[in-house]
Amino acid sequence: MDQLRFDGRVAVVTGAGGGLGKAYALLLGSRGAKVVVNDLGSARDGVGKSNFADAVVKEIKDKGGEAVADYNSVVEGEKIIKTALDNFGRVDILINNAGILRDKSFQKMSDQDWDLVHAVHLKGAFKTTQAAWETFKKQKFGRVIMTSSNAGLHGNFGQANYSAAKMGLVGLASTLAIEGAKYNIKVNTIVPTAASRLTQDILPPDMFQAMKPELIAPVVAYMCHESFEDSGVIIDSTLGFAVKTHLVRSHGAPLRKKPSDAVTIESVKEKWADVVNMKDATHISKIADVTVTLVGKLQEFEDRSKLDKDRESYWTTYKYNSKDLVCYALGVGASVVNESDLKFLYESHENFTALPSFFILPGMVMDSPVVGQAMPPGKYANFTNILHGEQYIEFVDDFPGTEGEFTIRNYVVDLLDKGSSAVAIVNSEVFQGGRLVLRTQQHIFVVGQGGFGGPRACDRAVPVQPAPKRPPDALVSQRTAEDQAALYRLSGDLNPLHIDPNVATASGHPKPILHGLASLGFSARHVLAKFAGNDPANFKAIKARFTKPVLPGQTLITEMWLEGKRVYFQTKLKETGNFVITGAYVDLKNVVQDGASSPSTQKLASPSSNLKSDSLFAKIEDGIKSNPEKAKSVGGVFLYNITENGKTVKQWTLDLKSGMTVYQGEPKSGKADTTMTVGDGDLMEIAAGTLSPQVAYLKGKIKISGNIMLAQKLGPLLKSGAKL
Ligand SMILES: CCCCCCC[C@@H](O)CC(=O)SCCNC(=O)CCNC(=O)[C@H](O)C(C)(C)COP(=O)(O)OP(=O)(O)OC[C@H]1O[C@@H](n2cnc3c(N)ncnc32)[C@H](O)[C@@H]1OP(=O)(O)O
Repeated sequence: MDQLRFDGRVAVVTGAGGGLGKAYALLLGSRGAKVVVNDLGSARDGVGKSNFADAVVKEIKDKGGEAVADYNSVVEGEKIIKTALDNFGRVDILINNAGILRDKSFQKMSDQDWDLVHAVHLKGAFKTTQAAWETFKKQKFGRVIMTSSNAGLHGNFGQANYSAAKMGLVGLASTLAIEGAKYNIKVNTIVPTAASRLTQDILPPDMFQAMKPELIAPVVAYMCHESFEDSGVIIDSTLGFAVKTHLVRSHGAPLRKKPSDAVTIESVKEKWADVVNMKDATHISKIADVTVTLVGKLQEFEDRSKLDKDRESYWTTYKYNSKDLVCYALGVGASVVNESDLKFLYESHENFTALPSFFILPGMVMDSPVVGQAMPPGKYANFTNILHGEQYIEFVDDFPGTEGEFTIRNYVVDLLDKGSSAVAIVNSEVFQGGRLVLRTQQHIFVVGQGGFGGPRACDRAVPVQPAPKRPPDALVSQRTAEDQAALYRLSGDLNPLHIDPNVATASGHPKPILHGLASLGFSARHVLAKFAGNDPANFKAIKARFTKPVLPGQTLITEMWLEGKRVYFQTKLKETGNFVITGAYVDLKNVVQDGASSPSTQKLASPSSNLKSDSLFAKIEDGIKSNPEKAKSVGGVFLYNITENGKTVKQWTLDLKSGMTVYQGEPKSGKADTTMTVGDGDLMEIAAGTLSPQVAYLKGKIKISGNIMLAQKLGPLLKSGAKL
């Protein structure tokens, strides 16, 4: 294996004047790290001063390394980190190793014994780590080691102060592992047992000799290396061994038979053997698992029909990755035709990110029983009678990353009686690593299920906000694709209303309708482009009401008004003039206008927008020229007929081997391997990838004669070669 090196890294080791700290400093220094050797120089009870650190620095330098001594107390950790920044300009690794002992049996332990030990171990690690944290976050790299002890994990006579502080460090590491996760800051705990100033004359002499710090230093150094992936783990090491320790939980036991039963002291005693039975114990690696398993336990014996409908929660998890983001972006009309959309479509783009409205999805728990269960006797809700009425999302934490996992609590806030119909208001609280990151609220319109005598309004419903009564400040118009709903379904909403003509007809629609969230996704993108500098992190909240259904293929016109940091918007259909989204707004953290004069009309690229044949030809030609190898591998001569209103108006022939356009212009006859006849708009759709040539062919939109395989290869060629 190649030697693991630390070149270019700066490591701070506290308590590095001797023992373990010294071994860490020497090893890291010998592998290329620049080391800050911190040591107060006191004896193990924290008293006295000496210059051990200078000696360690000299040893590192004598071996050709770089190091500097630091004599600050860890309680003033910012000074130690300053030493690193002043001398080496950065800090990458922090080993919180400094420690003292003030052993006393518990009864004799003074406040000072307690406070001093806590100050050095726990507060020292807090101060020093916090001082380095901002740098770690900015550079998206940090390796932190906390030093715990078996006395902390298991207790040890005479060490109440020390073991409490040492277990505190485990908790500190667990939380920092969560907070540091998205910045590549790994925080781990070492539980070393070694010969050191702390253990001298405590361990038997033979054992003291054998427990060399040098046997543990490589373990810690590996945990500080950039290739080290774990975070939040506890590693116990001594005598050339390393073992992982973690907390486990028993399977546990219910203490009552059903929710209406009381828990009594006697029922606890009766179940105690099951409570402490560790046979099926499991490791809980994150706090979200604690909540989920607890709720799961609760649901095991819930008598669901008797639950208070207002408070019943349904817990789920939602995992997503870059593929989900790209699929969603395509579903809401992002297109490679717009250069500014590329960062939502290409996972290797340097600014790859999610569209803000994507994060509505974790709260859209399609199989959630909460709405169905909230219905009063004799009323029902299922896919045949629900419509998405309103939607709200609020970002309460940093904008989430491009992959992750959420734990979600869904519950019905209220069930409104609107006369003939009912409206269920469903809240979702979305947690990541135990932190609340998002809140969403949906209004589910349950057609024909009102009249049960419920309330008409609810003050916990996020209200819609009417648009200002003046001409809009900006407009964006974009046509949805015929396949928009089919594409949007891939993001998880498989409601047949959006794909099955029979279900649509049964629900009173002429054909399958577009998902409300797909239309909202279009309009939210328009606001993003116009007023948020295309930066999703600028979004704070979105609210919208769906007032009329949209049919795939219709054109959405988003009208926008900027007032302060709020963008009011409403969306209408070009074809009918009907408003489909009203009372909507986006609250922004920062307003970034696109500089267009007001009011402005921008036509975002639409897969189905009018065919701009000439410019498209030029782009395809460029693409083929810049990608000759690809073109050669496709090979052949390609003839395209462009047909408008049933008449061939242009013809284009390419020799894919040479990359040359053989002919482009007025129609004329010519023998080619393939002839594709496309309708108005379809070529753009194929180019944008929203309509595959195969589907277009099956739908009769493309007539192909000749080499069909060759025609099918055109799609990828356009996308890879042409800078569309
Ligand atoms: C847990 C499972 C989660 C599943 C989530 C959803 C899954 C998805 O697949 C579903 C979808 O995406 S469906 C597609 C998107 N939605 C739509 O197309 C609905 C469009 N809206 C409409 O058709 C009408 O507004 C309509 C029909 C909704 C209402 O029209 P009318 O009946 O004419 O109502 P109206 O007379 O105007 O008003 C009556 C009272 O209802 C309130 N209201 C109106 N529209 C509302 C809406 N969209 N949302 C919430 N409340 C609404 C009115 O304010 C009025 O109440 P009040 O008299 O108290 O003011």
